[in-house]
Amino acid sequence: MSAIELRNVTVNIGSKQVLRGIDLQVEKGEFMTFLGPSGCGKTTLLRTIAGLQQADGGTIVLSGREVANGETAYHLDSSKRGLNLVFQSYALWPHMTVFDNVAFGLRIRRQSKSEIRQKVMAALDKVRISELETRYPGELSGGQQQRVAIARAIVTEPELLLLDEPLSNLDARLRVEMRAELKRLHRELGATIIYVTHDQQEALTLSSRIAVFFEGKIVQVDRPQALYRRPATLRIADFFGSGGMEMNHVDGRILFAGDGSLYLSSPVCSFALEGRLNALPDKGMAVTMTIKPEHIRLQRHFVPGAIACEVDTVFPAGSETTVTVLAGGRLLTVRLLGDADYDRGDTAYLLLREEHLNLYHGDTGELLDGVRPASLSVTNHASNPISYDQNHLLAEVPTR
Ligand SMILES: Nc1ncnc2c1ncn2[C@@H]1O[C@H](COP(=O)(O)OP(=O)(O)OP(=O)(O)O)[C@@H](O)[C@H]1O
Repeated sequence: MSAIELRNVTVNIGSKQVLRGIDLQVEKGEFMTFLGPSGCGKTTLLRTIAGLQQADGGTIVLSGREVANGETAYHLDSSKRGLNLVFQSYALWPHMTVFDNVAFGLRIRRQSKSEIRQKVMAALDKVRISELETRYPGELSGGQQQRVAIARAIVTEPELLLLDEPLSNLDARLRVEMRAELKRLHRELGATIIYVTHDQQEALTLSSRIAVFFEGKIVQVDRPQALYRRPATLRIADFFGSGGMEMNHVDGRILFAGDGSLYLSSPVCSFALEGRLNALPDKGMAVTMTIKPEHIRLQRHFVPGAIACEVDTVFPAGSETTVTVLAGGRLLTVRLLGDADYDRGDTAYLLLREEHLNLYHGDTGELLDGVRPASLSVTNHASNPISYDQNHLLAEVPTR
């Protein structure tokens, strides 16, 4: 039985349809992250699962029990759904101590004093702040307040924990520290967690699966590694980017030789493809090739398969260096580990890691799943960009 089953869930706020037919299944014990740009509906979906927002259409089933049905206007009260929510703002009671904040949910359930004490201290221990039990929220740092909010959510041992951007008010160092804590907590609790964020890095680090949202719809659900490697559309690829860095795009064409083999030709390079296309291009199908900055190697010396380029700008950042280069008239971004000894105007050579190259349909932006670069024996246009001419591309396709 799944922890959550959402079927065609829609939500309208005012005259706007904020969620437009959400289908999603979350298994027990998963760490599922809702990821997407601001305003795409992540928080609204979280609130709808929690029962703080009514679904206008579709059904929500939690652990086999229907809790909302838009068609019959059924809506089970939030307090009866067996879940807890942690908000971005923590929402601690300022006049209560840490102990009392965490104990609140247990007192409502009328548990005995000794049982409450034992459970609260266990929860504070799990988030590693048991020494702060007598303090008031105003006497705590942001990170400590965050831990209290989480302790309060886990103390009643809910099957489902909903976390809405819980780390967004913390500074960069604390965020990274808390990520590790959340990962540990998830392992220890075994609860199902739904986590809302617009931070790609956070989503990749924490999740067992990620649901990507755009404009009230889920556009891809996948494991972090699969999402990072093979985004389903160019738009998702761009959204994921690469730690705030631009994704490299190169426009090109897929060419079809008489014997059925396919070739990609672009201003930067050309190479053979393996696999099949649903419809074979006659003159040449427009495609966009993407490769992340960390999947390009840069070196001083030519080796077969390398693409000549000219160094444009070097951005040293201590542990890594970003270099932009011009290849075939296109500006590409390369990320190198450590420091790098390049200067503007230097000639250098690029090696593309072919397993990280993705091809997207030029018009629809959809991933061309059926074709991959064959072993990348690159024809180097960049060393002589003038030789690249769409009209002559077909002549370049080898004949057998
Ligand atoms: N109470 C409200 N009144 C009017 N519009 C609302 C309300 N709540 C949400 N919306 C609209 O619904 C859409 C989705 O909002 P939601 O908060 O779910 O997005 P989000 O993806 O969580 O964004 P963020 O990352 O900025 O929190 C937005 O366009 C927002 O303006």
